[in-house]
Amino acid sequence: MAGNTTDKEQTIFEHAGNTIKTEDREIRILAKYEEPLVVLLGNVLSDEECDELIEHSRERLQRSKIGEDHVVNQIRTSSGVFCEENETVTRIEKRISQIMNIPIGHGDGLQVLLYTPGQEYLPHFDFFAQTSRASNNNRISTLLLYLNDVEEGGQTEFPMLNLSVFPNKGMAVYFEYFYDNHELNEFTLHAGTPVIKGEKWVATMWMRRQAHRLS
Ligand SMILES: O=C(O)CCC(=O)C(=O)O
Ligand SMILES: [Fe+2]
Repeated sequence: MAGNTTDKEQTIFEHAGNTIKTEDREIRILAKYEEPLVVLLGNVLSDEECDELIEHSRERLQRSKIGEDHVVNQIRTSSGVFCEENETVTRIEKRISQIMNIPIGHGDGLQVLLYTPGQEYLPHFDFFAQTSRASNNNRISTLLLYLNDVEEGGQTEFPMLNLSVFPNKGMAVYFEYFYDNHELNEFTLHAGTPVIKGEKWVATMWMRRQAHRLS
């Protein structure tokens, strides 16, 4: 119940125990922050899947360099592309949908981001402000997948929770923000801190309250 801090709110993610058995892979639950729910997941992607997503996106990022994504963005200085469907992307999306417990048609699509040294994503929410049109079918949860090990820097930080997640190839962090108690949603404020050395590659899936695209 909103405002009552003794009752725990219902969550979207409802996996118990230490594993999630998806159709094609066993995901490990490594750590949990309970409210708001932030879950650290291991063995989400194989090394080959990470490499394939990077290669698939590297070419397309290069091609889009002079495109719209090149506009200067002060909140996010990394560059990003949405994955085009192929066998690997479809398989990964199916797994993600089972982890997030939401049909894949509610997703925005898998977005891959590349950060080079100095690039970062300043603190933000993944949900849209009530005043924006997009909030009519707002986002409710995020799965952030780490596609490589970063030499230095590039942690995902949740400043309101004093929590830092270090990128590890094949691991992911899940969080949700569909609580009646809006304060809990606001605790999901997060940032990608500047990469100091090496590249940082991530893939993000944001889920919406209602179906968003054909699946
Ligand atoms: O790169 C990160 O650690 C954060 C990415 C992020 O917040 C997002 O894609 O919404
Ligand atoms: Fe985010």
